[in-house]
Amino acid sequence: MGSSTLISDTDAWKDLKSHVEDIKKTHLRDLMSDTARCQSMMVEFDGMLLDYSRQRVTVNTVDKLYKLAEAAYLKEKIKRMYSGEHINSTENRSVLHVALRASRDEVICSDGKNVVPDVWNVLDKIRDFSERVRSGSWVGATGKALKDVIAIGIGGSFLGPLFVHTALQTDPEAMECAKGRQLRFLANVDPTDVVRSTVGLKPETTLVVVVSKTFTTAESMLNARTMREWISSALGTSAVAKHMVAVSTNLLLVEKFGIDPSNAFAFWDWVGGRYSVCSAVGVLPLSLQYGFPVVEKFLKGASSIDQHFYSAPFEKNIPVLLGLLSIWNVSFLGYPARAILPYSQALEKFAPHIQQLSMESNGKGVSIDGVPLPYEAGEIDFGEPGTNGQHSFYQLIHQGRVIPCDFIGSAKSQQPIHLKGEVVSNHDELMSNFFAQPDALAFGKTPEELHKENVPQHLISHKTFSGNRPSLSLLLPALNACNVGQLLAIYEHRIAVEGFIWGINSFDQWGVELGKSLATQVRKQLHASRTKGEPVKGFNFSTTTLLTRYLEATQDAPVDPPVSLLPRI
Ligand SMILES: O=P(O)(O)OC[C@H]1O[C@H](O)[C@H](O)[C@@H](O)[C@@H]1O
Repeated sequence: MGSSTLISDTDAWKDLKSHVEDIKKTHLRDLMSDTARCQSMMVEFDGMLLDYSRQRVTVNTVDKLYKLAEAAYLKEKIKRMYSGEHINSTENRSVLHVALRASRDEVICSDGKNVVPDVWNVLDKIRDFSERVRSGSWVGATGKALKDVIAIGIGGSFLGPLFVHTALQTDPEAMECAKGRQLRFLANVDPTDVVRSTVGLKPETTLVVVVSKTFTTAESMLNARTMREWISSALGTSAVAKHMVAVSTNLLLVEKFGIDPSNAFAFWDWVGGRYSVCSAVGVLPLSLQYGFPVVEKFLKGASSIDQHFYSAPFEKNIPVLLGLLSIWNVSFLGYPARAILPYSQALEKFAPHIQQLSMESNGKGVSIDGVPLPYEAGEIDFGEPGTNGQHSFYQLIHQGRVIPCDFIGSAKSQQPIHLKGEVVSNHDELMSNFFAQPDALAFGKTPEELHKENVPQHLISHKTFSGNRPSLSLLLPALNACNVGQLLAIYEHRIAVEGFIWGINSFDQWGVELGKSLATQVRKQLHASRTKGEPVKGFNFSTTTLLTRYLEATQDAPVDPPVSLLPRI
């Protein structure tokens, strides 16, 4: 495909467009009765099973999707990513998060340099530092061990680590390693988040990790200054060296902030923020909480998917298949959303992480060459753990709008419970829903079936389920650190596949800039109005009215307080 050719101009895309009419004539009830078709839609890797037979596709559709992948040069684009080409062209950067979990002997180059030794230098430094903190050989300013960690960061410097932390929290091995320790996250610049993350903790036993790729993000920097104040007001300014460390690509700004450069953990511009959980961004806080050996298992899990994604043929390649099916649902069937429904409370924070990963990566309006897209790219992602979601928004999914669903389950529970006298174990109860919901969506319930059940006539239409609602099921063997790493990498690569097919740059995020620069103007205005009484000016009528009301309502707020005001907790 020439550099400015859009995928929608290719024959493969047009062929799929006309194929939609064939699929509209089918119902999943019928598609599901074709066992050979269903059999061909089961894919296994390392004990996990992907079943995409409940997608609105025939074997023919899938073949056409492979042709689309060819027309988009998918294989070549994957290779270009792994070989360190600057595929993030608007920022002139490589995209090498796969190098973050490569084994020591692998060679992955960016700009002609093997980056794997640099990755392992940082990992070794994290292993050493986290062991010293965990064993109590690194102590705080008063000589006490640091048993609690607050990780400051937002967006990619927060959501991935939070997802993995939540997933490991109830894993027996990780839980054992975390005994007596706490890991909390401070993301929002809302001062109430400071209270939430510090309540019950003491500065003398707390280590603060400031995580920011750029070290300029306004929210994280104010939170970092706030936590520096929290520590120094309790323990003196010299305590900062013992109680604050940083993760960043901008080590100069880390030093300027007052953090000892030897306590800074680097990563590199070839790691996108939302793809950074396997760098020190995630590995440092998680190693402090669970110990490096547990986190290493997570990295190995992610790495196993990196190899699978790179080398498995498309018919057996889980991230490729998932990406192609997403394209089919969004661009051809016209379903813009995706529900992420893990039947596991440990995966509670998976959907919020995927929201950033997917929507910041693929929510683009122009091609990688800057050409406006004649089709919509990106997916609207949301989700909650099942069964909680079933008692919340599933009504809409069953009888309202069509939303393709990802059902994610684990064969083994992290924490099995089986009560004497109960028909099934608690995990079997949970998983009964995991198996039932996809069928309810696909098959639905017909008026005829309802008549047979003697449902009164006036309720027939209310109780009818149209069915034909697509979903896919991913059954993991268990949910340990390795499986969590695998799940993360599957979605990272799936999202890249979607971006490669849509022909966009999934690795930049210019759309977040405008709001930030407007906030700078507002910040200046608030300061000028509060300190010099300047009237609100230079904004539109609506913003002027809102700002004026805000200033009036907070007239009693102290201006430039003589000492820092911190919440009393
Ligand atoms: O890690 P930082 O440089 O502090 O950036 C934190 C986040 O803020 C930015 O606005 C981007 O939208 C995110 O992609 C990024 O992860």
